[in-house]
Amino acid sequence: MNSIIRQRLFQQIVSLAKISGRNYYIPRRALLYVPGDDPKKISKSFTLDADCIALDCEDGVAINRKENARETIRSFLDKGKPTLSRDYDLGVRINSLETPYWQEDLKACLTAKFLPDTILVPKIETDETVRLFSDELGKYIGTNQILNLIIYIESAKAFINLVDICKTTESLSKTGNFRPVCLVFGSDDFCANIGITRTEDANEVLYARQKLVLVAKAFHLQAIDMVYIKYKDLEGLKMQCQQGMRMGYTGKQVIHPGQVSVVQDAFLPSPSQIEWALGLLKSFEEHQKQGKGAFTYKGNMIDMPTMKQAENTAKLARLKTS
Ligand SMILES: CC(C)(COP(=O)(O)OP(=O)(O)OC[C@H]1O[C@@H](n2cnc3c(N)ncnc32)[C@H](O)[C@@H]1OP(=O)(O)O)[C@@H](O)C(=O)NCCC(=O)NCCSC(=O)C[C@](C)(O)C(=O)O
Ligand SMILES: [Mg+2]
Repeated sequence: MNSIIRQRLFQQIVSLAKISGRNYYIPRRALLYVPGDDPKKISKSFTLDADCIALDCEDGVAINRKENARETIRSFLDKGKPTLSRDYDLGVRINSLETPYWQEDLKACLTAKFLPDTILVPKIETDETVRLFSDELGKYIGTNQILNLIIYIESAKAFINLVDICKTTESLSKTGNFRPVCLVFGSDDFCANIGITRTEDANEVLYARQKLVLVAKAFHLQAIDMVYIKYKDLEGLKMQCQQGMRMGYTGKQVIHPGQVSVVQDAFLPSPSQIEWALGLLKSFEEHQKQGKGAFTYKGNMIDMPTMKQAENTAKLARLKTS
């Protein structure tokens, strides 16, 4: 089955998932960074069919361009989210809460005429940071508005505090105006933080990379894998995608247009997984209409964990609001 057919089946699953009215995920396979001070790259990002676009105020932007980045992003948001051939996630990565820039970044994007879908917060190290972020967000966003939150884990301290960070985030989100959707492994900063020398097979970050997935899944979050910085090496990228996918990652950060389709293709479920999930979701719909909760599919009794597996197959995660 070629990738176009797989992509089409994948979209069908996502649509079916939405029709069912349950809390299904939408995919975030490639998370593309676009330097916020570069209008040309921002315009181009909307032509690339990426699941997720992150307009960056942080490390993709030079210190002396921070103000320029937030103003450029704001002027794009003022025009409204461009409508593309399919839904996608438009986010803004603000600067770390340890810097003097983050409040201005947040203000610029939250007072724009149209809000982004998602705020990406880098270098979160303690649950106190999440509280601080939540309080600041509350100054601009009403309780009837919900933004997605993507959390970056990029240091030893962050990994030690990871469970507390997730617990506090989950708890604050119940009354706050954000919804946590992903954990991101910031491997570049992590390596710098603990003094790692990087290698091609990434064994040196194995523990951290696995821990991030484990905790993400425990809190029903998507897990977004490390950046592959040799952006011209697409074979190497594909292999690292497959490695991450086998670990349970649901997507990967990308920095260049050439990486988008390689990553999005690699994070598609296999043809047999797609067909299984598609059939199961259809069967679920039919049984729901007949008022039957439990049912049999391909000889197996279907329970909720199996339904969740079908949802996961649809690769994953923006909670459907309604
Ligand atoms: C590597 C660079 C400098 C090469 O940029 P280039 O212009 O030399 O590349 P190119 O091959 O000549 O570009 C071809 C075309 O693609 C465009 N283009 C190129 N890149 C993008 C992009 N990202 N988004 C949208 N468009 C892009 C570029 O403008 C050009 O357009 P054109 O053909 O129309 O003239 C460039 O790709 C770039 O700036 N990428 C983003 C880098 C970045 O954001 N880094 C920070 C994120 S990673 C990170 O923070 C770490 C992490 C997670 O925190 C942690 O692990 O700790
Ligand atoms: Mg980083």
